[in-house]
Amino acid sequence: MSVLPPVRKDRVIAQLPQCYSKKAAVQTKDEFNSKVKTACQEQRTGTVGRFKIAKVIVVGDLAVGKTCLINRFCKDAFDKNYKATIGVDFEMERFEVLGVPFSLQLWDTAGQERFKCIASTYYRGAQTARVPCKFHLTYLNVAMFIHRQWLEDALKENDPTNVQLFLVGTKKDLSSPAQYSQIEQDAIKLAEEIKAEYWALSSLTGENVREFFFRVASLAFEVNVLAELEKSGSRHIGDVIKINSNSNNLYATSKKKQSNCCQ
Ligand SMILES: Nc1nc2c(ncn2[C@@H]2O[C@H](COP(=O)(O)OP(=O)(O)OP(=O)(O)O)[C@@H](O)[C@H]2O)c(=O)[nH]1
Ligand SMILES: [Mg+2]
Repeated sequence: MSVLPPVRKDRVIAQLPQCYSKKAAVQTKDEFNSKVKTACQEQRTGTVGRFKIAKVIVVGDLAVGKTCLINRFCKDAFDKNYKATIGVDFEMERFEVLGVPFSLQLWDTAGQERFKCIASTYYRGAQTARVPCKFHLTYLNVAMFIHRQWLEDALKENDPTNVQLFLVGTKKDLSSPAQYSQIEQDAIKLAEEIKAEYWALSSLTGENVREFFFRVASLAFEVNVLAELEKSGSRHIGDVIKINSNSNNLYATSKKKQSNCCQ
C-alpha cells in the first residue's frame, strides 16, 4: 500500500508539453517517445514511478529569482521582498506522467558567493541532475558571465551527458517587448552554445512557470524511463546471449545500444 498521498490533479501530464521556442530547444518533437508510451501503458517503467526521484538543481547569480520561481510553482506564492537563500533549500513536487507517478526534487541554491562552496557540495553525485540555470533577463551581459561560472561548477560534479540543461530568463515582466526581443536573441544564442533549452518566464505574473516545470518533469521522466528500458532490455529471461571470443565486439555492441537509447 502506498503511503504517499495521491498526485494533485493539476500535476497530471498526459501529453509532452511543448518547448518555449523551437529555436532554442534540445528536443522539438511533439510527442513522448513511443517506447516510453508503450512502457507506461504496460507498466514496465521499472524503478521510475516507485523509487526514482529526479534531482533538479537551480543555480544562478544572487537575486535572479531562483527562490521565487520555485515558490511560484510549488506554493503559488510570490514575495516581492528579497530574502537571500542561505546554503541550499529544497522542495519536492510530485507529478503523474503518462499515468506513472514521478517526483522532482527541486534544489534551490544560494546565489551569494560566500555560500557557493556549500551549494556546490549538493551538485555532487547528482547523476540525474537537471540543471535549470537562469539569469536576470534585463542584465543579461553581466549574468551571462556569472551564469557560465555556475554552470561550469555544476557540470564539474556531474557527467554532462547525464544532465539536461535549461537556461531560464527570469523576471520577464520587467522588460518591455522591444528590450525583451533583443535580450532574447542573445539568450537563444547562449542556449544553443551550451546545449540548453531556453525559457523566459515571470514568477510575479506566473507566465510560463507551470509550462516550464511541466516540460522539465516530462523530459526528465522520458530520459529516466528510456534508461530503465535500456537497463532491463539486457536482462530479459530467456534471452539468448551470444558470447563472442572477441571481447572488443562485445564492447562495441553495448556501446552501440547505449547510443540509441535516447533517440
Ligand atoms: N518583477 C519581478 N521580480 C522578481 C521576479 N522574480 C523574483 N523577483 C524579485 O527578485 C528578488 C530576488 O528574488 P529571489 O527569488 O529571492 O532571488 P534568488 O535568486 O533566490 O536569490 P539568492 O537566494 O540570493 O540566490 C526579490 O525581491 C523578488 O521579489 C519576477 O518574476 N518579477
Ligand atoms: Mg534564493
